[in-house]
Amino acid sequence: MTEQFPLGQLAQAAPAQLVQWMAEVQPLVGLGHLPQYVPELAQVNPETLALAVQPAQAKLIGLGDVSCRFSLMSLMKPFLLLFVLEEQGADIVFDRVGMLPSDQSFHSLKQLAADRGHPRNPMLNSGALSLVELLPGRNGTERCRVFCQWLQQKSGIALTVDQTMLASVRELPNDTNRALAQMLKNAGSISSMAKALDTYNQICCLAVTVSALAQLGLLLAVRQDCIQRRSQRIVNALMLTSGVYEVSGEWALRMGLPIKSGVSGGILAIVPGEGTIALYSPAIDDAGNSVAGACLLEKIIQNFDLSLF
Ligand SMILES: NC(=O)CC[C@H](N)C(=O)O
Repeated sequence: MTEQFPLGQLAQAAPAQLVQWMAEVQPLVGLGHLPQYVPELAQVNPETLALAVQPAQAKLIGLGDVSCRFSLMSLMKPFLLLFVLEEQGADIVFDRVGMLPSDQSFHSLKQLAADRGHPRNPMLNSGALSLVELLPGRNGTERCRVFCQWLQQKSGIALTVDQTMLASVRELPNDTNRALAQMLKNAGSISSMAKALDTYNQICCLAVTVSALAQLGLLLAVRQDCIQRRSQRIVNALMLTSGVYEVSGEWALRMGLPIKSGVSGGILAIVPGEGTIALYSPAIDDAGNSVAGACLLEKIIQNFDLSLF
């Protein structure tokens, strides 16, 4: 007899329940703001909501605006961390970045200054800017290609850079990320600012749908022959403690799952041993997390008792 997991039960109960919860959060869709520092992100339709539930043992369920493509932005960070843990090992990774939560925003200069140029954790922009230097390749394009090939080999999901988004990111240089890179360079944490920023930007602009994101998340959610258990544990722990920045502690209580968000409005929740939930709704709150996405995720977690604690 196959074991019945809660997320599998959810799959059976869907779509009726999920449709109902999506309708309940509809008044929140569009509440919040669109990031203005990337012109292309400022122009998306805020009135969208998409959900994908990927149980490990059953078919993916997609609801809402599932064909919407969005950039990973910070959702790339858990996968970047997984790559470098697998390819370089934890000692090298934690030589470059810390593992402590931060009560500051994802691009806080104050935090990096307080930490003397040693990023507090890999879920912050500073942490990712430091870790991209561990990707092999002579430039951002090569490093991004290596990263995509690795992800495809491990997950079967092929990602490509959204060139329009990348052009938009480059069009309006991000002074905060530049200042973070400068601080990292001054501290000897990175060797090339330009290469680190370019790699970071390209990987942030990898495009997904909620379904692709949910499928990618399985790399972290269930045992994989091709990925070490220890690497999965480290990434999940850091998502739980730091995945949604300064509100990670609050979300750990509310949601009780490893979760990562991105300023594009995507959210990925890992239900360890069972599967993943991915959401997309582009309007975000002050911490950079999708407003409607968070509310829908909380309803699903509570109603299906998916919290780990
Ligand atoms: N929180 C995020 O998604 C941040 C990623 C975004 N590319 C930035 O650098 O600001």
